[in-house]
Amino acid sequence: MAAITHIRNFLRPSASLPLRSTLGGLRRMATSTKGGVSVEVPPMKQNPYGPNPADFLSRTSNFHIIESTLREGEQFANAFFDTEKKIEIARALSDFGVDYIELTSPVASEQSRRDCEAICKLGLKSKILTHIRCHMDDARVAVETGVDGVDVVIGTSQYLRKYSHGKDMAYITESAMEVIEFVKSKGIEIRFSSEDSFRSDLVDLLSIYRAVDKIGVNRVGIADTVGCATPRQVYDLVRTLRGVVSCDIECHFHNDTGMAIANAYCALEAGATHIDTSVLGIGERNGITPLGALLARMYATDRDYVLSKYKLNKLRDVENLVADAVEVQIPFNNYITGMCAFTHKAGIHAKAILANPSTYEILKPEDFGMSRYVHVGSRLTGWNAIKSRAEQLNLNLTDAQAKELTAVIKKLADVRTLALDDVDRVLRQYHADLGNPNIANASEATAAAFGSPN
Ligand SMILES: CC(=O)SCCNC(=O)CCNC(=O)[C@H](O)C(C)(C)COP(=O)(O)OP(=O)(O)OC[C@H]1O[C@@H](n2cnc3c(N)ncnc32)[C@H](O)[C@@H]1OP(=O)(O)O
Ligand SMILES: O=C(O)CCC(=O)C(=O)O
Ligand SMILES: [Zn+2]
Repeated sequence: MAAITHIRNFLRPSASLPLRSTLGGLRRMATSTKGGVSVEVPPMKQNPYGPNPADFLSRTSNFHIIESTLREGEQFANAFFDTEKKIEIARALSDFGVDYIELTSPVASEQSRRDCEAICKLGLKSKILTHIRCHMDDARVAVETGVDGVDVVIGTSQYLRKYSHGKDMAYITESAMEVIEFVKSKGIEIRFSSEDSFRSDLVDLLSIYRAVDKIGVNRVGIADTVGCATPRQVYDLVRTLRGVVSCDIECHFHNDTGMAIANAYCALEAGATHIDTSVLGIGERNGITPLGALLARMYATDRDYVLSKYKLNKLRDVENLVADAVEVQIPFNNYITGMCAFTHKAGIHAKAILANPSTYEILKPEDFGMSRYVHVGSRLTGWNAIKSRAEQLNLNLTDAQAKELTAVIKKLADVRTLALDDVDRVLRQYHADLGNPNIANASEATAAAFGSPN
């Protein structure tokens, strides 16, 4: 990982090279050379990974985010948010543009209830929800906090019916009806969710969803509480449910088996309307669908929709805020904001990226307030990247000279990866050696000056 520490110093082609815009590059008829003959390359079909127009139930271009950092995220092992921090996070999320902010149950503790009330009073753009058990005692407290809606949940799988609350489906249905009617009578939103939906009996699930839909719940929720579901199972369940209820459908995916993002996407394709996220994916165990990851995926599908709703250039600030609060580092390979998310290293990649960023980027870094980097100091660096860096330094090299210099850099980088400053010194030295009448072989002289092994 030593090389990683140098990445921030690497070349930024976007800073001074006239790079073609991503979409512009896609649309233009390009010319490429094949065996010395110039050939026309037809423009690519626009956004082949976008929504399928034939899929009329899909909500990939019209979805809502229920941001649960202040509920599910508080269940992350390292999380402790005091009132001030909760307010700061809630403001940041609302400013970012999330549709809903879900808060911990007000019955969890006295301070949780007071914090819930305080956040409700902020007058944020996002709607505020709190999350409770399917029980009148919890519901009575929740409706007094000033929330815009209540998310009710109860386990429906055999495991949770037996070992968590011990209630059968008849009892669950009856208490759900009571809680829903009560919350509705207060004029606020109500969602009913089955915990551990994917290990629940399908007939049980559809029966209870149909019953709560009939009495006018705003949303039903499907929860992959243990992270066992696969995208196909998600698609099938959501699509089936879409045919059974007329209300909105919310989905919540844990990431134990790495499926949380793909499952969220499949749920939207199948007609789900709301997805639960948390910043950096924090939650119970290894958490749920990360906010940034969901947005990366949805941006690739419908950039205009995502740009119209969310302030993507604030994502990094929101993530830093939460990372600091829970004392974790942003992972190096984090979606969008990870330190390598827009770094291109191998020569083949660097050449193409410099010609047109769409070749190896599906996300435009500038849409997220991020910068692109091209790594030029490794044994994998190619001459095109070196020539481009020389141009940035106003050093004129012929192609042959750039290739010769690249060989020197590769030799040096076989010993250790070079920082950008090192590469620049080598470039300048080589350029000076080329112009020195006393030096017969510039590449040998440069290599020697930098102690390169023969
Ligand atoms: C999958 C999820 O993430 S769901 C959300 C999880 N969130 C939380 O747990 C919020 C924080 N929790 C808490 O502060 C506490 O657990 C409380 C205040 C909710 C309850 O605390 P306690 O009364 O001490 O009970 P405890 O936590 O030991 O057990 C949970 C109780 O809720 C009951 N229960 C569990 N789930 C549900 C449900 N969905 N609906 C109704 N009752 C439920 C259990 O049967 C158990 O009841 P018991 O007191 O008869 O044993
Ligand atoms: O309320 C829900 O839908 C989800 C609850 C939860 O966190 C879970 O089941 O993992
Ligand atoms: Zn959860």
